[in-house]
Order: sequence, then C-alpha cells, then structure tokens
Amino acid sequence: MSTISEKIFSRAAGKEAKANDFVIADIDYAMAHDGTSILAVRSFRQMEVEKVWDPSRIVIPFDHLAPANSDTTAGLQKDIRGWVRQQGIRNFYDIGNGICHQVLPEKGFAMPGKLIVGADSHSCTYGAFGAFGTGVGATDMAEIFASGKLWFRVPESIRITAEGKLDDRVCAKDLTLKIIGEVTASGATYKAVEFYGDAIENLSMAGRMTLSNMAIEMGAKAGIVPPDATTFEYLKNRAVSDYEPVYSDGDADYVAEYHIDVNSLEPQVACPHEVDNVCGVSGIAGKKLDQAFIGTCTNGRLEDLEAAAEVLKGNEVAVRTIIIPASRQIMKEAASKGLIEIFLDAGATMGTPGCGPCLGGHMGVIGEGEVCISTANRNFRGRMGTGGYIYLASPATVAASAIKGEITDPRNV
Ligand SMILES: CC(C)[C@H](C(=O)O)[C@@H](O)C(=O)O
Ligand code: SF4
Repeated sequence: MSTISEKIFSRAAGKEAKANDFVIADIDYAMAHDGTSILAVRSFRQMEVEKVWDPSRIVIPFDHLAPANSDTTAGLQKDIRGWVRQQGIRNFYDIGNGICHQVLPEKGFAMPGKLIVGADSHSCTYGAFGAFGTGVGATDMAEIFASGKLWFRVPESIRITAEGKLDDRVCAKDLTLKIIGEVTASGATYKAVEFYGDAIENLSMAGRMTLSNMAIEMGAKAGIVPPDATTFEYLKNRAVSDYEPVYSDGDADYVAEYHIDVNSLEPQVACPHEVDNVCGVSGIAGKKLDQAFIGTCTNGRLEDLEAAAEVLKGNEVAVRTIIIPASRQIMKEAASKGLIEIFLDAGATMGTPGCGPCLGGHMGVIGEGEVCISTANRNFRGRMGTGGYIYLASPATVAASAIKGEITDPRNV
C-alpha cells in the first residue's frame, strides 16, 4: 500500500519503491535556470559527455537575473544561450518569458505522476499538479543532463488535511503560511507532504501552486496535491505528453498527520527572519513599511494580481510598490483585464516578468534597516538586501499595506 511518492518512484525506478529505499530514477523533465544552469553546464562539460540525454526533456528559462544586471551576468548568459543552441534544447525561454516555476506549468510540463527535477529549491511547485517535483543542486543536474537519471532516497510522507472555507480576502497564501507556522520550517525535512481536505480541493491551480511552492519552506522534498478536475481542466490543450494520475492507497503509511481548520482564519504574516515566524495580521498591523512587492513564483499569478488590483483600485500607494507578473502570459492577461492600468494609476512600478527583487539581486533591493512586505516565500536575513526586514503575506495584504504604508488587514481597506 503506497503513498503518491512511492508510486511515482516505483514507476520511475522500474521496480517497487518504498519509503527510505534508495533508487535510481528516470527523470521525466529537468529544469535549470540562468542562475543554476551555469554551474550545471560547467559540471556537465567536466564530465566530457558530448550530448545531453534528451534535449526535449530539458527546460531552460532565464528568470533570476533577467535581463542581465552586469557584464559578468551578461557573459554567463551568453555562454548558456550558445550551449542551449549547440545541444538542440528547444525549450529555452529567454528573458521576459517569466519565472521557471510558472513557465513549466504554463507550457504544460507539470503533469500528474511525473518526476520533475529542477536546479532550484522551489521546484516542489509542480506538486500542485500531482507530480513529484523537487529541487537538486547543479552537479546533480549535470548528471541528469548526461544520463537522464538520478539517485534518490524515497521520502517518507506526511499527510496534511485542511478543511473549511476561506473568508473574503483571505487567500491561499494565508492558508499556506498557517500550515508552515504549524509544521515549522524544519518539520517536514526530507518528507513528501500530501495535501487533502475541502480547503485544498477548493483552491484554483494558482492557489495550489502557492501552497506546493512553499513546501520546501517546511523542509519538504515535495508538496503534492492529488490531481482532480481542476488539474485536468488546466492541462487541457496544454500537457506536452500523456500522463497517468497517481493517488495514494487508503492504508498508505504516513509518518505524521496534521489537521488545519481554515474557517475564520485571518490573513497571516511571516515576520523576519524566519518563514515559520507566523502570526495573524492583527498581531503585527501598524508596522511601518518602506517597500511593497507583489510577484514571485509564490504569488505572481493572474489570480494574485486580481486580488491586489481589487484592493488597489482607486487608491494610491503610500510606499514604493513593485509589481512583477510571474510570466509574460500573465502580464498579457493582466493588461487585457485592465489590471496594469489600475497598478500604474495607484502609483506602483511594473517589472519584467521574472524573479525581480525576490532574492536581492536587482530590481528592488532594500537598504539597511528598511522594511519590505512581500508576497514571496522567503524572509531570511539579508535576502532582499543586507540589513533589511522582510514580512511575507498574501497579495491582498501586501496591496492593502502598500496603500496605508504600514501592515494592514486587507479586510479593513
Ligand atoms: C538561485 C536559486 C538556486 C535559488 C533556489 O534554489 O531557491 C532561488 O531561486 C531562491 O529562491 O533562493
Ligand atoms: S521568484 Fe524567488 S523563490 Fe521563486 S525561483 Fe525566483 S528567486 Fe527563487
């Protein structure tokens, strides 16, 4: 009797795989972005293998420092573009296409039952589609480039059930932060988390991606939502191959179980400098801000921009506010729905689809002692600039806080 992860690894390894088994698995899709492809390609070259195992299964989006922010970055990106051409990798998405974890699902690579590995820790986002999505280091990625295989210890699984109805202006991000606060930043280390309950089933694909995206912030190897009609609808005319949905057996083994009640959950905020330092917005409301940021692979999707626009419409921001759609496709949809006009009228600044200031590289780094409220997934010390303070919240909470210049409950604007 098996969990979703055990079933996916059994198929990918071509033999029965149980938790804690070591297996060598065939990778369905591999991703490296501008940040990590550089190291992966360097290691790949050292292996003296001429051609990658299957160029059609490798996806390379440029998103982290895109467009390039320096001579060095520009040179490294130029090198990768050349390598991509030489290897015949057609799934190359240059600057402005968007963030890897949005681009892969959008282009139909994230599918139920697949084993998808990215050289980026938030590759767990693909779990929203019932895939086993996980992050690896660049040298492991070089091994995948060469052989299409990688070793794993099959993770044990944790079962999280969330039930109830989210109030107005309480978002998937609030549910996610609530879960992380309960489980803690190390509570799911090397485990695969499976999400159940009506509060999860009622989430859109965007909401599920927010949730799975932050599984790594509990230490998890993967964060999987069982695929259902919502998943299949999203994948219609999009999935790049056939896929086989995978579900756990009723008596599968879980090493821990959590139950979360989301009825009357208030908007949540993760305070500096740990992602599990979570409180209700009422506990921190009034905290003065210098910057607000809406975007990232956690919350840069259309639904997030709509939630922000609903709050911002007809208002003006009181602090500098940066809004970056997670992909070109989302930016296009946001433009056609009039959201960009709402943002610009409110005094916000738009950036090129990509990671933006999320990891403190460019496009909105904060200064010493400055305070930013962000829809991202990490608030580690120094992440967005040395000596800065980051509060994590939902798009609605960030938008409301931007208007007031201080942390604000979005239900109060
Ligand atoms: C640059 C990359 C290796 C990193 C990650 O793996 O997560 C980044 O995306 C991040 O969010 O910190
Ligand atoms: S948006 Fe942030 S968290 Fe997501 S991949 Fe980019 S840097 Fe990492």
